[in-house]
Amino acid sequence: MRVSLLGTGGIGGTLRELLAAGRVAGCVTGAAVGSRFPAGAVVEELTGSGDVVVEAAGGAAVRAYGAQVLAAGRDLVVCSAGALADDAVHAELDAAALAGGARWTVPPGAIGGLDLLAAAIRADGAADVTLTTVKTPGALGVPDVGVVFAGTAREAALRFPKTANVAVTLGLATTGIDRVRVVVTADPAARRTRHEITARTAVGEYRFALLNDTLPAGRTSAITVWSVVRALEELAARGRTPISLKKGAPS
Ligand SMILES: NC(=O)C1=CN([C@@H]2O[C@H](COP(=O)(O)OP(=O)(O)OC[C@H]3O[C@@H](n4cnc5c(N)ncnc54)[C@H](O)[C@@H]3O)[C@@H](O)[C@H]2O)C=CC1
Ligand SMILES: O=C([O-])CC(=O)C(=O)O
Repeated sequence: MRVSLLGTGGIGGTLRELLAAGRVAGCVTGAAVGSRFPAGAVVEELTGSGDVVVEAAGGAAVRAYGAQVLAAGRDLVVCSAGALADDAVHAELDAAALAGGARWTVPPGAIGGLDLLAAAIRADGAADVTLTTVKTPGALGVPDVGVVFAGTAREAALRFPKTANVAVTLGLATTGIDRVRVVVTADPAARRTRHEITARTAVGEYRFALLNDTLPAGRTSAITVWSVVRALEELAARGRTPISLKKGAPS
């Protein structure tokens, strides 16, 4: 499967290296489009040599190119999940995917536990789900220290478009972006990005604490790259699990 990259910064640039080194099973390098590429030629470049496009360029790029990529019949992996806080964008991607016979997906990115939570909320759609994020003030782009935001996942995406993608991802995977609560704290001493997910559901209480190293620029959790790698390997395997199970493990 040929993988084209929209955005060649922290995530896209690292993916480009991994693809070139053959570290993404079933995938090879397609096109790579950075911010200086002529806007009118972006979609053709991405789709001309890619079976799947990884968007790692920001919400504006999702809005500008996401639907066109899908309508051209290419699968799309969306890193900038915050763009989906706009319901119109979400609906546009769905419609384009249908028209183009393509698939789009949001990888878990910098968080995890979504499989379990998505299962649990089927027992009780009214579950309480909260995400607490701790980053440095620099990573958040705020001058303050302490709690700098409390609200819904949709509101978090508006307030922190570059750092609240996980809030929207959690909302989409569980009770919705208007029901998942988000608290963001700025801590100058934070050496890692901390995301803590708590959920009270009809079938149990869950707590996931994620302590992520960041990419060198200091904002994006490094695990996000590997989450995209896993999403690509699953797309490449077309439904066959790319995870090799130990002999005797349930399949
Ligand atoms: N889903 C998740 O868990 C996470 C998502 N993200 C999001 O993923 C995206 C990428 O993150 P990073 O690589 O860390 O950001 P980055 O800022 O390091 O790289 C983004 C790159 O995209 C380029 N770009 C911007 N607009 C473009 C356009 N129209 N066409 C082509 N290139 C364009 C920029 O010049 C930059 O090189 C961001 O939106 C970020 O907020 C980041 C962390 C976690
Ligand atoms: O990288 C992270 O830890 C999360 C992040 O920035 C985002 O959700 O946008």
